[in-house]
Amino acid sequence: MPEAPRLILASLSASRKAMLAGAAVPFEATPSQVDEAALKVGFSGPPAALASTLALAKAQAVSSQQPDALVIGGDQLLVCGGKIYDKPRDLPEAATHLRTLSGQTHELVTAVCLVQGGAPVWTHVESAHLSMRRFSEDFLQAYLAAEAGEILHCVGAYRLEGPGAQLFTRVEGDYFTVLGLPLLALLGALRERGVLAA
Ligand SMILES: Nc1nc2c(ncn2[C@@H]2O[C@H](COP(=O)(O)OP(=O)(O)OP(=O)(O)O)[C@@H](O)[C@H]2O)c(=O)[nH]1
Repeated sequence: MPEAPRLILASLSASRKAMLAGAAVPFEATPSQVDEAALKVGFSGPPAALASTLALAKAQAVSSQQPDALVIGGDQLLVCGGKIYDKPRDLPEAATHLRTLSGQTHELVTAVCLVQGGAPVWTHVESAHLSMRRFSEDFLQAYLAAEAGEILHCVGAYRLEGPGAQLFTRVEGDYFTVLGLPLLALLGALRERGVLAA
């Protein structure tokens, strides 16, 4: 049985690292340094295609430096009312995002891929749909104060596994996909490639 390749996560995401570590997946993490904003400019395809493109770009950037490794790329977009939202730049923008999302159902489009030798060997996209309740301004201010250090890293300005759960009335889709990685599909792909035991 040939030795399994080194596994590298091309991501800064604390949530993605925590999910892989929690699932006892042996991996290293390396940021990709990809300019996501530049890749988003002028992109005209559907959100799933954009998320896959960004995930692949991140993984290929790391794979070009580590061609023998198996590199995981991930990306997540939030879509609401036909508009794609980026991670909030600051707390006022997080407040604006949350006020816009309240009372609506938004979609999280989460892509993951595997790249080796610079070439994509597997890609997968999953969506989740989250229904956010209408909340008071007092609640919002208390939530932002409590989560100030955490939510600017999250595309929806919430952590579902934390106080963000208080924002929602319903979540449809895979929990891991919400947190930023379609973990169960990825684990299956890793088993198929001998990285994890079948
Ligand atoms: N902890 C947590 N993180 C979330 C949640 N929803 C979205 N995220 C994170 O929001 C981020 C989406 O932004 P991306 O651009 O895909 O990834 P990133 O954090 O910039 O990291 P890179 O892969 O280095 O680009 C990811 O880190 C997700 O893990 C959640 O409910 N909980």
